[in-house]
Amino acid sequence: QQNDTVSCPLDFEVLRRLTQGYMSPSGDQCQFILEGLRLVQSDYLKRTDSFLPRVDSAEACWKAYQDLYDQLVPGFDIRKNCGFKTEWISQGCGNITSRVEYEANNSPETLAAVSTACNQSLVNSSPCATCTTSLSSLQPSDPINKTVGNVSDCTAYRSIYAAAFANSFGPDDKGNAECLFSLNFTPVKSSNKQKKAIIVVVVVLGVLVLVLCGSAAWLIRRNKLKKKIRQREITRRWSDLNMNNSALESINGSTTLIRFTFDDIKEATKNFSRFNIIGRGGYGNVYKGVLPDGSEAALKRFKNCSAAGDASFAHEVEVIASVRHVNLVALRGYCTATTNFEGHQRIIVCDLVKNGSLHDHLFGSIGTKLSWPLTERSDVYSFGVVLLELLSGKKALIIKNDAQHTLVADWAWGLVRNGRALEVIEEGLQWTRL
Ligand SMILES: Nc1ncnc2c1ncn2[C@@H]1O[C@H](COP(=O)(O)OP(=O)(O)OP(=O)(O)O)[C@@H](O)[C@H]1O
Repeated sequence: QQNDTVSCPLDFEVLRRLTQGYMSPSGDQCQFILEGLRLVQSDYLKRTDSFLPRVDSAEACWKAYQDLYDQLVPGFDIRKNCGFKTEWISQGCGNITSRVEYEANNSPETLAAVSTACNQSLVNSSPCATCTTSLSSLQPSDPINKTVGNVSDCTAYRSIYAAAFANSFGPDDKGNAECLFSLNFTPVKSSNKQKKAIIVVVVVLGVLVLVLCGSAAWLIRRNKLKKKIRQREITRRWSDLNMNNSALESINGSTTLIRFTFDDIKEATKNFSRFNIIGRGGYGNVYKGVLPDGSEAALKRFKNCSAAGDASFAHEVEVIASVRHVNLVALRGYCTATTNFEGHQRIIVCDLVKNGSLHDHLFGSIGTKLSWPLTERSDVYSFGVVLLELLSGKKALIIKNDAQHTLVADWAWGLVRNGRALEVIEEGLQWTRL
């Protein structure tokens, strides 16, 4: 009976249009498929006044439905999975196959009441309830010759009829589909929109992050490049300065000053450890350090200096280095450098004075007081000698006739020991002179 060459008269496009923009059916898929088929049958009824396609088109109709359903839920064999027999698509409510046959079972009043109740938008639950209630009066109500699982029966004819003729919106109206065929579509328009929005947001964010990362990388590279160029410029200027500056040449040539590298200085001071700080002056900290040759030194690091002042610094260093005195701390070397992180550096390296400063001794920070106030080498001694010279009218070194020398201090001390202290004072000395 079934003939593959007979095309299906049902228009599944109606269902396709309805499901377009909606998610695949949720819940019982077989129920959805059955109700979808009834909706398509309703469209067929409306167009042809006939409820059912001919049985020889049944195979073609299932194939058409399968093709449509594959687009919704790929790989779901509707007949196999739901147990629908091919011929059921052409079997209906007993012998009723047309509109005329169906309406013949109902009074015009009943049909009019159904039209009144159902000819409105059935989107909302209240009109839907009014419509479906009125449908319950349509005959025949009981399945006649109904096969279990059949795709069509008398009860289903009510909705098929109502969507086709009672409601002017037609079977492809969403309200009718939901109310009369219980087709619950999960709208994907919004969820698709959400997905699209999410995708757009993710893409935009991704692009933004990429752009930001790219910009950051570019900025970092540019800054590094700038620093490099600056560094090169400073190095160039410094070497120009070295080449042109006679002062520095003289330092290198005439003194034994060592020009330390910044790494030498950092190593000597344990990277300017605060534990190595031995003093603080107006121009910066003084660090104790061990030089590459193993000797201890004091390193004075000038703060807030720039390469611009290096020339005058070089002069000062030269001057200081040229002045050597037993009571002056010897300058051993210096360092000028520009680093990326520390900026321009200027350090002078001196002998380390281990016993503390005069200030420390005078004001007790060392703990021991000066132990040498009256020695021959002190200024106090010198002052005493001058005083003796004034009192005695003799020179510090008394030269006798036999060319022997006597110190005025020894001479005076001899007289004092013999109880003749007053003889130290020059005869005729007026007290006013004192
Ligand atoms: N060669 C050194 N040996 C030991 N300690 C030193 C040496 N040079 C300086 N110090 C210590 O560091 C402190 C500060 O020294 P600095 O020469 O900077 O002092 P300042 O002359 O008072 O200050 P500034 O000259 O910077 O105005 C000194 O008071 C001293 O305690």
